[in-house]
Amino acid sequence: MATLNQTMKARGNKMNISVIKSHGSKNDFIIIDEQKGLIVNDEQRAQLALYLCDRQKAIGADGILYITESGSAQAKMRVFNSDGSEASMCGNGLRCAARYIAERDGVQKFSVETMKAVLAVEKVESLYEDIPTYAVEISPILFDLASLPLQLNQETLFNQIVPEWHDTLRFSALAVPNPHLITQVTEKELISGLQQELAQSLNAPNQWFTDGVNVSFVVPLDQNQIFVRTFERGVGFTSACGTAMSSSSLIQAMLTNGETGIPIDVYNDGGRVKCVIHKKEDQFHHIDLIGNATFTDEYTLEFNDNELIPSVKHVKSTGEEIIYQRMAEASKEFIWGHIPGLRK
Ligand SMILES: N[C@@H](CCC[C@H](N)C(=O)O)C(=O)O
Repeated sequence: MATLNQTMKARGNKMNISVIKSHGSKNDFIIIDEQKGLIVNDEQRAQLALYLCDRQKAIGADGILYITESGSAQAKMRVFNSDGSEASMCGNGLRCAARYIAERDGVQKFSVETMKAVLAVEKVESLYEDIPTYAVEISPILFDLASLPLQLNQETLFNQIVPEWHDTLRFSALAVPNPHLITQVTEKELISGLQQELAQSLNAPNQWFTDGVNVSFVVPLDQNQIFVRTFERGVGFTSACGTAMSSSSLIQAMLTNGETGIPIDVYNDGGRVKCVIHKKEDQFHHIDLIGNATFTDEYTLEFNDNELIPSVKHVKSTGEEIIYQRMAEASKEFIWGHIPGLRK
């Protein structure tokens, strides 16, 4: 397969690629459609993520979604975090990729190939006013600790104190299939520095998580309503993490013996989504993650003279953010009514 250099030579050393800046619950991503002629290898994908996600130097984002051809689905989505690491899945990103593919190919209900699963996606009724809204499948759901991986002398971890991590918090771990560690906290614990301290230690070299982990603090709000804040592997704190919100809604349902098949409102620092847990033959099978897929800006990447790092030109803002902000403000007011300590 040709690499960037070979492609550049073929195009006389200049190549412009248009890209979209998008977000799901303000978890923001740059969408790069490789089928527009950008041919890069994995090292170059990681380098581009490091550069283009830098909020000081370039566009700025939590990650890049690379859209490529698929032999088993409408298209394939690969997600690279802002630190250049590749993740197996990205829930908020899959909604943005789904919208991009839907509008590119004129489809509304289809599947997208990801690193470890082909997942169903669908354009659905808007969550608020006419915000573009998509439902995406989050699966597989894996509780065996080897799937994360997490080294503990036990098969699974559910609602359990691990003294080496904290003396009172109870933790649950699962992979969907990226790794998540979830604990229910009080408002006081949420606004303390505890989450950053724990998440940074578990994403530095340690004896438990050899490939890092996304760490979520959950505050129950009401029946079928939770607030989730996540420190993401490979990124840090984000406004929201789709796979984390999905995983947290599942753990909350398990803790409360909640019924499956009904929407759970998951609030976050960037707004809100809905999660619906599905069982099959009495086993947790998948979670539907339903939320916005907002496109905020268009950019052009101008590659010159075989250089990997492009110059970046802002083409236009789409104007969609104004509507999303109305939903985000309404969500904030609701959250502050339950967790006043979050009101800045
Ligand atoms: N924010 C994404 C998750 C992106 C990958 C994650 N940081 C990881 O490394 O597992 C989401 O919405 O799920």
